[in-house]
Amino acid sequence: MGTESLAVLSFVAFSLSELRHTLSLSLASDTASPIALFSRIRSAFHCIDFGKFISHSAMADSSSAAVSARGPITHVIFDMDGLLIDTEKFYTEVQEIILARYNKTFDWSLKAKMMGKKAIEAAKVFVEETGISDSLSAEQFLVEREEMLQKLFPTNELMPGASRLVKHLHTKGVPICVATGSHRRHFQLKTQPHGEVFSLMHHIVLGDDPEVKQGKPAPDGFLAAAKRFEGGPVDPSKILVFEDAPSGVLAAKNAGMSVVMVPDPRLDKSFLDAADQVLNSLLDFNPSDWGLPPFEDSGN
Ligand SMILES: O=P(O)(O)OC[C@H](O)CO
Ligand SMILES: [Mg+2]
Repeated sequence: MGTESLAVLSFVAFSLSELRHTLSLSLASDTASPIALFSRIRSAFHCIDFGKFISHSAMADSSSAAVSARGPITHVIFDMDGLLIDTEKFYTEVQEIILARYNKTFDWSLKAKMMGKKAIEAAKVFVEETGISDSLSAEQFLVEREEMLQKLFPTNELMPGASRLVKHLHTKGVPICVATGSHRRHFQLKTQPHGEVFSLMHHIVLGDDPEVKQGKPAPDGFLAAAKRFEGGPVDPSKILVFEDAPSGVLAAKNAGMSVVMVPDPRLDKSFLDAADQVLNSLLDFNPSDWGLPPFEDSGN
């Protein structure tokens, strides 16, 4: 039997046992009404991490063999917007407001093309794809959205599992940093409430860094980040990137790095194929999959 078939079989066996375990826990907890029962069965199915299948397929020779082929991982780079903090929703909100003025609607196929990019690159996509470039230039669009964004950014929250993962890697001595498309002024507004988490980063590479000539999907930001680690440049094959955006996943692959994608569920599934592993949440990350020190807590 080929390694692909074994991977499929192990995924099915794993998923069934995970489903049975979750259901038995749910059903044992109290007497359930039919509606509650249905909802528990639905959540039990939801607990199956289909990302693990992608991961298992990509790592069909078993994760330890794959880890040794890949590195193992010694350094980690985090994307910021939509991965560590929930700021992507603010861009969506503001862009919906602006497009409504032109009687147009903002959708996730356009969102997918914009997210992760430098502001001016995303702005050009916005005005061109929506057909409003004759009325609103990319530069004017950036000015129009700025006041709204400045009010919203400082109210952002950390994504589930972000603080736990960053603190864990830092405690275990794994060098970590951020590489974001955000420029300095926005970075400062966004990170105001999260000084503790961001202070653990060895360094931060911003979208307006002179070394970042082109934004994601170009590899510039991730390669600059690899250079600035202690003793850098670090071999890209030893670096694991966490990303939420299609452009960011491609940037990591273009830099020769491994990438775990934590996508918004509204993103088209075709964008997940380029990632090495896809997770529903940072809370689902298993450091051992990548040869990194395991968590010592249960994650709750
Ligand atoms: O996802 P990031 O951190 O690269 O940020 C990119 C933009 O600022 C928002 O899409
Ligand atoms: Mg992002």
